[in-house]
Amino acid sequence: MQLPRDVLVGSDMLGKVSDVCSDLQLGRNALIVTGQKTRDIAGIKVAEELEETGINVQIHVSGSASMEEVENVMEIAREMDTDFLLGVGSGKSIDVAKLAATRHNVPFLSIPTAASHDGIVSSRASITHNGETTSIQASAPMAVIADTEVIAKAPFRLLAAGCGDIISNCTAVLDWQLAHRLQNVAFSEYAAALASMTANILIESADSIKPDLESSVRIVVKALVSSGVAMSIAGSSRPASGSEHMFSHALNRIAPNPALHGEQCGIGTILMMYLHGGDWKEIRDALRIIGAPTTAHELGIEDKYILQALVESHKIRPERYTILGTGITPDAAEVVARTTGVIS
Ligand SMILES: NC(=O)C1=CN([C@@H]2O[C@H](COP(=O)(O)OP(=O)(O)OC[C@H]3O[C@@H](n4cnc5c(N)ncnc54)[C@H](OP(=O)(O)O)[C@@H]3O)[C@@H](O)[C@H]2O)C=CC1
Ligand SMILES: O=C(CO)COP(=O)(O)O
Ligand SMILES: [Zn+2]
Repeated sequence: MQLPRDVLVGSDMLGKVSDVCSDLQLGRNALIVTGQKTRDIAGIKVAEELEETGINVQIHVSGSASMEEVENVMEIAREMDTDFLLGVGSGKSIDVAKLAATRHNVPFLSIPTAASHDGIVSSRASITHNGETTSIQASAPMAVIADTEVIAKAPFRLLAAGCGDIISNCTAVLDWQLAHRLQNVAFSEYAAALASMTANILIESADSIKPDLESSVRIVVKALVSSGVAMSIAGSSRPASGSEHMFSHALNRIAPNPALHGEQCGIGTILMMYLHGGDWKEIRDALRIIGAPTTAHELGIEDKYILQALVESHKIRPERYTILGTGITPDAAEVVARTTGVIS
């Protein structure tokens, strides 16, 4: 099991980055991977903090989470003989830094500027190659530094998406239990219990998730860390990724303008909970209270793409058995999407 050694969550945590690097004895050459917006929000501040303690820093602004970008970053890391990498920003910057550090065999620090999904903590990187996005095994971050002040200023949509990613543990665990019963797949009671408990605590705290509040950010970041730990215990993303994630991955392939990962997973959870015969209204209501999308219209995706994604979701990861089994018919897809109000 790989777990982060240090997890810092709180106000003004960007100011602690040098202390963390010195405690972990990470070395003198650092490469920061950041995004176009997040460079100014946190990337430069992190660079200045490190430079003050004599660390040599290079900043790379990354546009996409592609294999080409990972190779670019590895090339820079080789040229500057970097001792460690830092992913400062959103999911894409963190994934590029995570995989480049793993392949270059150096430690990696995750410094999210938004709490939009559990990839900020996990040992997996979602990378696009030849038009396909795959989730690749990577090293877990050596440390996670989540500055709640910075994250609270991010667009609220990103925090609400993070809640959707956490709530999706509900159907991921049901799918995992089903696969265990029907196909005897390896199952971890500890990982499943942690993932379910994390989602349930968040559902119960739905009315505490509000814009511009550091206390809300703290709840969401802790839940994302907890989901990440569940995946580490399981040795796979099973406790946090089931049929609802397959639906989101299918939408990414099908929809011309996909929404955020956590937003799509949240809606996927409503749909898949209906198929499981569970309390899908509880999921929908929690997402509504939080302010996350619960309909195709709110997601900004046309109904026809929702239906196509539902019918094609089972093809995404055929080896991962879920409630979708060998697939649902277009008629059945229409019933589930209409009954749950996802399409109207
Ligand atoms: N590794 C894993 O296990 C997982 C990985 N993923 C992957 O992560 C990616 C999605 O990540 P997600 O974070 O949802 O979206 P993006 O990485 O697409 O980021 C969304 C946008 O938010 C901006 N942003 C981030 N923080 C702030 C802030 N504080 N203020 C203003 N803008 C901000 C980003 O700016 P900027 O342009 O600077 O980046 C970016 O434009 C996908 O590639 C997905 O496949 C998803 C789930 C799990
Ligand atoms: O997003 C994830 C968990 O929330 C990771 O899942 P995947 O393995 O489907 O990429
Ligand atoms: Zn996810």
